[in-house]
Amino acid sequence: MKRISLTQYLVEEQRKHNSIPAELRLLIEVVARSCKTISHSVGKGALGDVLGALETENVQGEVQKKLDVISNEILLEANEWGGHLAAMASEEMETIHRIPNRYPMGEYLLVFDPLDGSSNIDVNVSIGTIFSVLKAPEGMKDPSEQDFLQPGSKQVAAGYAVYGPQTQLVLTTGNGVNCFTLDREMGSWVLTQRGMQIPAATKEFAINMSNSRHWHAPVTRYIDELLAGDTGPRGKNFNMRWIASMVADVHRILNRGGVFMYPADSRDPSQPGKLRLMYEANPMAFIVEQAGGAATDGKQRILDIQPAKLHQRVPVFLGSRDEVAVVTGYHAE
Ligand SMILES: O=P(O)(O)OC[C@H]1O[C@](O)(COP(=O)(O)O)[C@@H](O)[C@@H]1O
Ligand SMILES: [Mg+2]
Ligand SMILES: [Mg+2]
Repeated sequence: MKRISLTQYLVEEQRKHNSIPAELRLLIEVVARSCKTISHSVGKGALGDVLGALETENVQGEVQKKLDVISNEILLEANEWGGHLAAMASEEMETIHRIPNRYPMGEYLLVFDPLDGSSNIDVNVSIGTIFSVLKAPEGMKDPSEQDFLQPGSKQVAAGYAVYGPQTQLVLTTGNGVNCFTLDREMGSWVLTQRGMQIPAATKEFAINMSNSRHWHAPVTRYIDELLAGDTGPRGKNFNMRWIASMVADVHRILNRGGVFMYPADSRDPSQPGKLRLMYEANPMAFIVEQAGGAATDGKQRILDIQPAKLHQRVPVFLGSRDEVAVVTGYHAE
């Protein structure tokens, strides 16, 4: 197999489609380099003193793990110096982080969930980093939160790294989805899957079943029908997986299909679901659609949602097209 590195791939894409300006290519490379650094920290575990929780809470009221903070710092530091950025926003920071002393100002905005799947850090289960790149609005002077509030359809790139048995980077710039595997000896990202495609049909679903008593009627109906298997209205048996790291669940779905759900429920009406629109739902929806899948909030396409605030949460149904259509259809009835 001819080895194609991430840099070679991006240069090739830039030539072919003219869709990746040099500045965006460099920005993606800096993010990829940060993910490599995070992967080293994750890999050290207890030996690197990176496990466990801190005393602090993030803006979402969640207790921060050491690795949440370390990963956030790695991304901030690398991108302050490396990328063509105007500002960054992170799940772990209350407000945006402007790039200091940059003239002329960078033309992109970077959004990330530095460490996804925090509850799995200490048990050596796959975790990841999710990122999304937006263009800074035309004529922007001093970046503000408002500048980030663009629908997901405006993303110019999105990706995630999964820190599992292998470290992989999955990337889209709007021309399909490709996967790069980190060659740990060489320290480089090597293209290992081109044009990832999610099959339209599936027999596998992912949801946290322990929340079932709080679900709304359309979700209860949908899951009951899947559980009824070949004796129920769906006429086939479904299998279930729940890793509790969105990155790892989505990665499985990109590789073999499936439907992933984190619905809103009746617990706290002020919080529609757990996952965040800007840091998790939008980048994953972009990737999933680019791989031929679908992503909705139960009612509309996630990428069409106009964000109202930076840390907005959103219900998520994504993956194999046919199943996303069924569960979305139940919400409309
Ligand atoms: O513990 P639960 O309720 O099953 O939630 C798991 C979900 O929460 C998340 O861990 C939230 O992301 P963070 O770890 O970045 O907060 C997702 O990765 C995952 O899908
Ligand atoms: Mg997350
Ligand atoms: Mg996180």
